[in-house]
Amino acid sequence: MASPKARAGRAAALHRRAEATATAAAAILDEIRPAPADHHRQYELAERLRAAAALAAPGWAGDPLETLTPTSPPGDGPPSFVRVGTAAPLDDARFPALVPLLGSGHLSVDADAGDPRVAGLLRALLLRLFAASPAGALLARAVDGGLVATLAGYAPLADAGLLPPPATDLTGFRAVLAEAEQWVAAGTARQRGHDRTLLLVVAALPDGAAPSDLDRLAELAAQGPRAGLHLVVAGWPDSVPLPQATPLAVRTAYALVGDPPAAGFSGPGAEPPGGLNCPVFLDEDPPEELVAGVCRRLVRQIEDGSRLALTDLLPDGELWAEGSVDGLVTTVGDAAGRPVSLGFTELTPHWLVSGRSQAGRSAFLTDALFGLAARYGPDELILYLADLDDGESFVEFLQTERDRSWVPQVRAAGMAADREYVADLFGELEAELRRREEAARRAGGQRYAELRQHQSLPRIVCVIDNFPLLLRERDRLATDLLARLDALARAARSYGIHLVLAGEGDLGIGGPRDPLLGQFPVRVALPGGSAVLEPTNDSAAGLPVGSAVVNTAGGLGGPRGATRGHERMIRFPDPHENPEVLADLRHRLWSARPEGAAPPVVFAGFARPLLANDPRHRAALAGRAHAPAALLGRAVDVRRSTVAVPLGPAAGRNLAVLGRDDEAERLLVTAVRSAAAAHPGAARFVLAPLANGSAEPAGVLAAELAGRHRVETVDVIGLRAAMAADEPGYLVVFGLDVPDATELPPELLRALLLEGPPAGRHLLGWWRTVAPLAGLLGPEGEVDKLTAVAVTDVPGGRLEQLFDRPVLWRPRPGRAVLWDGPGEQGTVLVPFGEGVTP
Ligand SMILES: Nc1ncnc2c1ncn2[C@@H]1O[C@H](COP(=O)(O)OP(=O)(O)OP(=O)(O)O)[C@@H](O)[C@H]1O
Repeated sequence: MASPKARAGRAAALHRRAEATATAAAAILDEIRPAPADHHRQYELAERLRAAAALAAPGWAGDPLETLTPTSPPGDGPPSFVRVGTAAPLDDARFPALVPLLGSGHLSVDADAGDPRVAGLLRALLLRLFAASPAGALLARAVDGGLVATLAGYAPLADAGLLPPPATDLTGFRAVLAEAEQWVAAGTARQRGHDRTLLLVVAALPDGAAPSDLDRLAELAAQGPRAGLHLVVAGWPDSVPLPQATPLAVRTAYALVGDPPAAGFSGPGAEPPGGLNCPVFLDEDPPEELVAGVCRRLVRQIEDGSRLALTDLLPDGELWAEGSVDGLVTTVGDAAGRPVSLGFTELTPHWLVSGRSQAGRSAFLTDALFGLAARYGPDELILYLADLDDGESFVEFLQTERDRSWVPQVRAAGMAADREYVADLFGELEAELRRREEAARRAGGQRYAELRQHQSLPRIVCVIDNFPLLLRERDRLATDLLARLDALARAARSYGIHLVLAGEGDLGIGGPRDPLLGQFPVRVALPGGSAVLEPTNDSAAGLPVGSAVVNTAGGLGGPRGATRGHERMIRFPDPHENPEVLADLRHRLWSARPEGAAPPVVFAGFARPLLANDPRHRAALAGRAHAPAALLGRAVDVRRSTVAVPLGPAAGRNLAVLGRDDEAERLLVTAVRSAAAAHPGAARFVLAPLANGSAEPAGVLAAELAGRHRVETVDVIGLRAAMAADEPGYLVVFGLDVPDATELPPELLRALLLEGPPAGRHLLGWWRTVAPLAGLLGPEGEVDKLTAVAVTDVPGGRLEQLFDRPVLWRPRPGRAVLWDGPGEQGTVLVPFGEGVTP
């Protein structure tokens, strides 16, 4: 989609080039005077004319057709001269007979396509002109009132819009005339004319064509060339010359080419009839395969050329030239050659985007987000991106191993995100909303636009793809999330916070009357995405990939066929078609980032964090630990917080890991490892590997800690002794549920949990079943008074005896949950994976 300015510029350049070629060729032709009597000169002349023709009409325009194939390249623009046949002043002195046509005049033929030679000539001419012009630079209209379909071989060009089916009757003929007249009017009015050339081919006039119709043709011939209209009229009566046309007269065995409009063949002042005074053998019918091959190439090139590119959606000028006070707007696609904009304002605050899998949903979102990121700098726009489906998403916005650049507006991204990630994301947005509401209140009830005059408050766009996965389980978490979404969507619109929910079907947010839907006036229906439109609105039915219906009235339809101001059918580019363009744009955005900008915080649900890479652990290893703590993993949250259990000198600062799986055992090991790193100076570690199979991990741990700490490995008797002693340190127990351990006096354990920490003694223990841990609770319950609890594969239902309240926890691989503190909801985390500690 080149801009009109660029197209006009290109047209002007082509026009200048055509003019230059015509002048050069005319000069050569001028030099040449036929001298029929002298054979020797005839040969020489033919030779020179052959050379001139090769210059004036190279390739498709003038070479013999048998030397051309569908892959022979076109020229830079429509050719100025075209071959009509072979001139033969003598049997063996021949040269191509050229006529000036595109860019200068017309061709008239005195017989119509009922004469097979004329039909062949027209087919050859059309082939040459189309094949010599870059795809799309030449358009044609045809009139064929004869009995045979002269141009049937060119039918494939109809779909590409290059040559519609010829008009065969009077009505069609007149419609073509009207269209050509319009073309001339438009082309003449716009000083510089069209950037494309229109060729009108009349193979045979239809029955009933009146003199007034011929007058219209003559008028078109007179006015056309200035507007890029050229005519080839077969069956034009001899009597009146067609203005600005080279006449061609068909005789029995050959044809005669008359003088072209501006320059006579016979030179100035020559006697009539003038013209090329030798017979011309008209070009023969081109082979069908050649016509078919060229048509196929043109159609393919037109299709490729009409494909949009991401660059078509980007602003022409500088990056970040827009301000977002009044809203965000970007080009999301193209409707009938016009860019279509879509944005976020208070009236159109949130979007729903729906499409079946592989319908181009991520393509659409990527287009829109890059469009925004190119227009609005990080002071104007912040992006949060989340995708609940498995797999890598949004990678084009983020740092990768190989490419460390990122899109600076992106604050955080979550791929393969858990529902808890989205819950936390809502929390971030709610907190920001409260900050903005508070700022507005403090400023005496100012609105967002007013607040922006003295505060930096970028608009925030939060995208959640595969949103239905959030609601797949209709449990308390889902209900809670929906309620928060509703409140957020309502309030956030006035404070520059915008939501884009994307996914399949109706996205799971209720029927058409759900009030939540009312908060999302912008609906984008991709293929299979009709469910976000009103049930009676079928405008998205049968959409091909790469297109979408964009509706800004909550999916409302309208009368069929009527123009709908609130709805457009758009095409959008596949941003991944050209990965270099995407990478280049990311680099440009990244290079423009403000000093000190931090890369997006990325949560990848499928990845395991490593203790060795954890910032808090690294700080501890570097001797900068804030306080002793056991680290368990990274929270499923937007900031990727390290999940830590502080082990300070207060009652209950212990850790109970609860679970049957290896994950639970690993959690204990990492907790101990990190606590050891965070402990100031040397500490005492008593390891009690009571559970089957725990001797080995305990042994590895002991060896690792021994470098800096005092480590003892004990059995249950040694453990009991250590519990009873007053010496500060960490008691690490693998399997507090084994029969031996359950015989330890519960009061002793309780006392340790309560009174140990203030005296520097902490228990880090692993239980595989709930009951022995629950057995330590006093009559009032309150497990949080005794210990923090990290759980892996024990479902919420079984934890109620421990927490004495309903607990929401559905175990899943690679996740654990920590309760630390009274009334805690539980923090879901990704436990640290196996990794080498530096
Ligand atoms: N504008 C477009 N024109 C043509 N093809 C496109 C266009 N956009 C995307 N595609 C192609 O469609 C396929 C699906 O695109 P995309 O990954 O964006 O879909 P999706 O709906 O996000 O799929 P899923 O949700 O299953 O991951 C890709 O192969 C992509 O190349």
